[in-house]
Amino acid sequence: MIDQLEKIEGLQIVAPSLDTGRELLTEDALEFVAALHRKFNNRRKELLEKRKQVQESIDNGKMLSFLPETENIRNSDWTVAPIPEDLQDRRTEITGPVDRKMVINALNSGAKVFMADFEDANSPTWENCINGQINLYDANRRQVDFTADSGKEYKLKEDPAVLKVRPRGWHLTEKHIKIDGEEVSASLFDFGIYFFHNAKELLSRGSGPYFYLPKLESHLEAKLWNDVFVMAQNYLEIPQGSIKATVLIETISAAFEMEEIIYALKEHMAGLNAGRWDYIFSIIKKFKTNPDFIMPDRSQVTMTTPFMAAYAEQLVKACHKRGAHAIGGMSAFIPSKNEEVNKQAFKKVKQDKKREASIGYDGTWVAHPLLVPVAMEEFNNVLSEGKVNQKDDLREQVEFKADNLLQIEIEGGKITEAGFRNNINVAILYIESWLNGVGAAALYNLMEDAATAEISRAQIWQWLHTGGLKFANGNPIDFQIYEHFLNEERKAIEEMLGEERVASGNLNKAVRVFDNLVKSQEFLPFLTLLAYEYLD
Ligand SMILES: CC(=O)SCCNC(=O)CCNC(=O)[C@H](O)C(C)(C)COP(=O)(O)OP(=O)(O)OC[C@H]1O[C@@H](n2cnc3c(N)ncnc32)[C@H](O)[C@@H]1OP(=O)(O)O
Ligand SMILES: O=CC(=O)O
Ligand SMILES: [Mg+2]
Repeated sequence: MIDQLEKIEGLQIVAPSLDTGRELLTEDALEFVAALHRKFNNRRKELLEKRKQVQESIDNGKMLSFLPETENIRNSDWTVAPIPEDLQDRRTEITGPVDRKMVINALNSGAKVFMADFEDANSPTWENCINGQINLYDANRRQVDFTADSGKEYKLKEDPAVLKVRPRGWHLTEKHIKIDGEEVSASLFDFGIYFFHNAKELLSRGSGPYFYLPKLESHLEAKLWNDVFVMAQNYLEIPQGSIKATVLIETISAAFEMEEIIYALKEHMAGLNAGRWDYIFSIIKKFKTNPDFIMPDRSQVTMTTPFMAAYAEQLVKACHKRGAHAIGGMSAFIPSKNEEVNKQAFKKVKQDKKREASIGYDGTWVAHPLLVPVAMEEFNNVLSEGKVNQKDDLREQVEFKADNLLQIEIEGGKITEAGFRNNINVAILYIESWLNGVGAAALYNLMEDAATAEISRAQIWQWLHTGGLKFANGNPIDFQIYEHFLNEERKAIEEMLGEERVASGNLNKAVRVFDNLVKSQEFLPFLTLLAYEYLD
């Protein structure tokens, strides 16, 4: 196999091991990935450059707004292509990493859809990415099973959730595969391998190749995905429109282009999802030290704060106007063994799902199998007999208004020393976990992943680099206090992790990554880009 792979002109695999994944890294699959890369990688890089230009113009005082040049898209009549039967009812979707046991648990959870995640919930080690592909390949053929070290056996039940796959975002590369000397786009690699091996199989089973698209910043990036889909469907000679995608609206710039994004993908569009955590991160990242955009403690930014509520409402309107589904986001509260904490978590998730259902969402995300019935119940309550979504609710009462998205005011919002310390602690613990190959973690009774950790590190950067900010108790926020808290939190983390885990070295690396991120004069766009340099 290795000999064969080396025969593909221009393709080089620099993976730590090819023992796993050989069956998927076939010559024809890799040729497909190489073809995608050669056709689309330059455009991907140009669009990443364009992100930098948008950032520069915001830095120079230009405010985001709805685009004048695409007004006709917003003002004309059109709808998305028909959405397949198995994507009509999405009232509860579970998400999770592509780990084999979790894939089985998620598919068996009773949720309508499972989003298998190569992005926020995944640490992109070579093993995780390749084993993830194998797990999904097996899941689609109903041959995924697993025996835990404890002897517990896992098998797929009848009628599992419909599978959707979230490839990594446009900003990432897969460093283990080089094409013509360049690292392959991680999006094209994850998409390409999955699509190549599973599209026909899924169509033959009455389903299809379904995707979630993360971290888009503009409709031009959606157009790039659309062109990838067109080429991929031609390549496998399957009907155009077989692929269906749900786009995460999780950047502030994408919130100004929701209809344009739906339009760009309208032949392949299944809906939009309100990716709240990356969205908060994006607001901090885009407006940096602008005094009108300083956020208080992370715990005070909720879906009921006005700018988040406006984003959530406008998303439903954009979708329903165009016949697409609107899917709610992830509450970070997760079940706990502590009875009181557990009770509160269920209460919080219930409130969150009730609110989403009441503003017209067609379904939502949950982080854990035990939360499936909670979300299900709230959506069942708004879906009367025979109704599977709320797309007929056109949200006439909602207005698309830039000001509502941009007024980042939180009544009673405060930056506290506890919030500052918590951000340091959680971001370092998460990066340490990520470097250990675990991309989603339960920390202090909350789900943490790449998006939530980004908020923590971005807040520390914002609070330090704005200059002159004070804690609620009047103490100044500066680098001196940061160093002091960092030392204390590091000691607390060492105690929590124990000697053996600390000795493995990843805590040191995590602290280094975190410290570089928050001290860098320039705001580094993604923590995973820096941390990837330290990953195997
Ligand atoms: C911002 C965003 O992008 S949100 C989307 C991305 N993030 C995610 O998808 C996070 C999804 N959730 C998770 O990964 C997990 O729930 C965690 C890491 C937060 C907590 O996991 P754990 O600590 O294992 O939870 P817990 O011990 O309660 O798990 C109990 C059982 O449920 C399973 N489980 C928990 N969450 C999930 C899930 N999302 N999917 C499938 N199975 C799950 C566990 O594997 C375990 O199975 P077992 O009893 O067979 O061993
Ligand atoms: O991907 C989801 C998010 O909230 O970020
Ligand atoms: Mg996200």
